[in-house]
Amino acid sequence: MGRDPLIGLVGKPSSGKSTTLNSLTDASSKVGNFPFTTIDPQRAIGYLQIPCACARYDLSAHCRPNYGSCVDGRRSVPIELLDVAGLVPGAHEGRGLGNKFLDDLRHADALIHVVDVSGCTDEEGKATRGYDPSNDIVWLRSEIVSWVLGNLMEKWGSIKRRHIAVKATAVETLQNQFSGYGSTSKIVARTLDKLALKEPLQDWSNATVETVVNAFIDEKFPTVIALNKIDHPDADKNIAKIAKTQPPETIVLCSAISEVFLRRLAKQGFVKYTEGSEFVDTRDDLLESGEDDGGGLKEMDEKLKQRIENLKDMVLYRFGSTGVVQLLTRAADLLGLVPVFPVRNVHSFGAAASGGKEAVFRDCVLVGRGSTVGDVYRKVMGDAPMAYVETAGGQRVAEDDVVVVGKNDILSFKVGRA
Ligand SMILES: Nc1nc2c(ncn2[C@@H]2O[C@H](COP(=O)(O)OP(=O)(O)OP(=O)(O)O)[C@@H](O)[C@H]2O)c(=O)[nH]1
Repeated sequence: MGRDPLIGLVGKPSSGKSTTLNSLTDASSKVGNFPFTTIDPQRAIGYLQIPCACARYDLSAHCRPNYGSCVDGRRSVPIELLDVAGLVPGAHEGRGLGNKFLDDLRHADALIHVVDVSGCTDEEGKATRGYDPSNDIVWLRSEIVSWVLGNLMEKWGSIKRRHIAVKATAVETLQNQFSGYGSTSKIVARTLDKLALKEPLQDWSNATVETVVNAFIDEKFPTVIALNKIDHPDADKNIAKIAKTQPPETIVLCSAISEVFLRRLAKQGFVKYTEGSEFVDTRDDLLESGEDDGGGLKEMDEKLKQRIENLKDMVLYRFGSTGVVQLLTRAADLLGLVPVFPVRNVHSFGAAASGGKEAVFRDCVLVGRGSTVGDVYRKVMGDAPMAYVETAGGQRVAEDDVVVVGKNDILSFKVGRA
């Protein structure tokens, strides 16, 4: 993943995709700065919350990100989101926005599948009651499988013949076929390593090809399942059912509408709300805890007070938060994203080469799992020749050293001849 990571939001109509996107992007307390220049209408900027390197060195008071923000060592790093609209069953046969949906999908590195867990919308998004939302997880997956498998099987005979004729490796032959889905040789290699198949590609049965396609989709489109509308009374039984069939690390419970509501009230001056947290303070709360002016918050009418109380009971106290901030955290975990902090000076961590108490850790880039120092260098410095790279404290690191959180993740790049 040489370029910046891109998270795609998918979901059937009325599952709450737009609300989720709004809740992730309408960041009131965030600095609006982000590094991406070409924003098309389908793209939006969310903020991934990570522990910032400044906290390790007790430098939070001096942390001044160029992009996003950092509050007490919790850094919000801008990350691009893609609205992949038009998903309905039969998309791979061109239903709904079918082909466009699939075409957009290939740009995404990970997906957030927004599922209406209240069961109040059927598979096409029409209002109903008692629909089983676990179906949506099954058919979304099968749409993607049918799309990739269909394209592959159509040409399988000639793919095999070419494979033998040019004496290609399985990775080369599959990458040729999968590059159109935004794949890389690394992704294909990981897929095949995990499967550890014994037979050569030309002897694969149809069932083996299908296994390969499924494993490829797991690698190419790691998916967070956003069980949205947890505030709805019918949600509980559906959550319990889905939790039995899906790996726990892929599930996030959320109420996008609650997050949108809280952020709006915070902007209007009715509440103090730390985005993504369980903490909401009203004027009355603050008066009670001894703040004379109620934190400068506005008085709410009874109806609004009641809504806040309900939201606390139904969502915040039961689930710990509205869940939306965790959606991005979980997607970043599935991708194994590592935040790396390029600095000029590996002792002061400032942007300037001189020491002193200037602003620290101005930059942060997100790189994929297994990225090396050299990968990060090329991402940040482009083609400029590398002299050497240092990490925190001044030790040199090798170009092929891997970057991980806490190790080789603060880097200073020196351009020129070694
Ligand atoms: N109860 C509840 N309702 C929600 C939540 N999120 C969204 N909704 C409601 O669900 C309906 C659909 O939400 P949208 O965000 O427009 O859904 P969408 O998936 O973008 O729909 P399309 O634009 O048709 O694709 C709206 O009435 C929202 O208010 C939630 O967390 N809880």
